[in-house]
Amino acid sequence: MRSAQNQGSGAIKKKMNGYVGFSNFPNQEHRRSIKRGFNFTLMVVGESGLGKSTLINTLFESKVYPTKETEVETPARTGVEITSVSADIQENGVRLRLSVVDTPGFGDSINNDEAWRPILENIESRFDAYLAQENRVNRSKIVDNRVNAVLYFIRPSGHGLRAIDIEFMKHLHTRVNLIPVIARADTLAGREVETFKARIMADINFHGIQIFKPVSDQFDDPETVADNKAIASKVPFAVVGSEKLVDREDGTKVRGRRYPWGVIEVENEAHNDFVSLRQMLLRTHMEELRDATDVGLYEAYRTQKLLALGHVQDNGVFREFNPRQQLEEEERLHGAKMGKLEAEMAAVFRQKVQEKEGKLKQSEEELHSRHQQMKSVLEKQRLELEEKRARIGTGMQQQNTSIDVVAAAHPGEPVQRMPSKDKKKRGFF
Ligand SMILES: Nc1nc2c(ncn2[C@@H]2O[C@H](COP(=O)(O)OP(=O)(O)OP(=O)(O)O)[C@@H](O)[C@H]2O)c(=O)[nH]1
Repeated sequence: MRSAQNQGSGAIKKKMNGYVGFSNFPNQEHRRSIKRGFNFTLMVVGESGLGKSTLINTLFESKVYPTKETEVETPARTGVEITSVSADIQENGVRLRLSVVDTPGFGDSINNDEAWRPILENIESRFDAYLAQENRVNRSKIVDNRVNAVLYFIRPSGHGLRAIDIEFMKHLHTRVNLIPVIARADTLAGREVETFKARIMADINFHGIQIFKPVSDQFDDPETVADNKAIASKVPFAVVGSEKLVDREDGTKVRGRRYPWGVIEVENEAHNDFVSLRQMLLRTHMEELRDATDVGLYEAYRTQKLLALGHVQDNGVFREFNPRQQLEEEERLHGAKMGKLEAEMAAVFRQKVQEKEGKLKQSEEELHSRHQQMKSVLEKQRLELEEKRARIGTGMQQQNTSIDVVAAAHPGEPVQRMPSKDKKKRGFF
């Protein structure tokens, strides 16, 4: 059998001889996801009265958001609020925890220059909350409130994007999946819609704004590729929303809006792009939107944030692993370590020798000075003794002279001389 090394460094493609079972993984994953349910957070941004609540309720076929039955004049506001509603929706046993984030007040002020800012801050604060949870010791219960998509409602003016639209998209496109929609598209004539779409796309491209569009890859079958292409061609989606059922001419009821000249059907692709939007958002690309939020947008934000906090990426972890290089590197490091140790030991040895030499020199000097002291003491004693001996010598001469004088005075009597040991006792020497 040829070894893996012999066949190059890449993964080896092997054909299985029988059924092993891991091809069932997508089904396992599918069951696990169904059991857990899905989270999806959708933000809606646009001026008041553009039909945001109506579209959300139409999309999810439930009263997620309260809507106004009749159009009312909205008073000018002073700022943007961020509100959120959540709903648990079930379809064929699949549970979707949907959160809709509304931004009332956007574009409703007299000065809308900074209208995008509170929305950007809200989106980033959700990233921050997720990042904080990721850094916790226990990460088993992470709550994901990151915004997966923004439906941006463009007023059906027919003239292209306004400054407020461009500013919003420019500031938000790197933080969220932007899905532009032309609101209340039934108020524009068919041909007007196409020109308006072209103008909007020209503005978007001109300002380098990234918007979310379905893209195909090598794993997609031809049918999916064609579907993705068809959906992408509809962007920005010209949508009509309605929560009411209206009668068609043939007597059947459909969701739509009634006009004196006829009915605009919400789910009729010839009338508007609601079906394509729903297809992309809920049926084919929901997981892609969640993925793009996590892998693309959040990762980029996280990297920026951590770098700003002073964290440094160790790119060494991405280097391809080469065992020989690794061994050489380890040997080099070990050699350097040993060299350093040897140098340290030699320095310690030198220091110890110097200390010892210093001590020896000091004790030699002490001995020398003691010797000198003793020498001078002994010399002193010697001199004293010499002096004493000289004195004694003089004393004895005087004594002999006096004996001779006594003998001369008493001739014939023996002169008593003291024995030499008695002389010692009496201290003559
Ligand atoms: N012609 C037309 N009217 C619509 C459409 N969608 C909603 N409307 C109407 O527009 C009005 C406002 O709709 P909402 O859904 O409350 O609008 P909104 O954007 O949520 O408004 P705020 O809650 O004030 O932000 C209602 O009277 C809706 O019936 C649409 O597609 N076409």
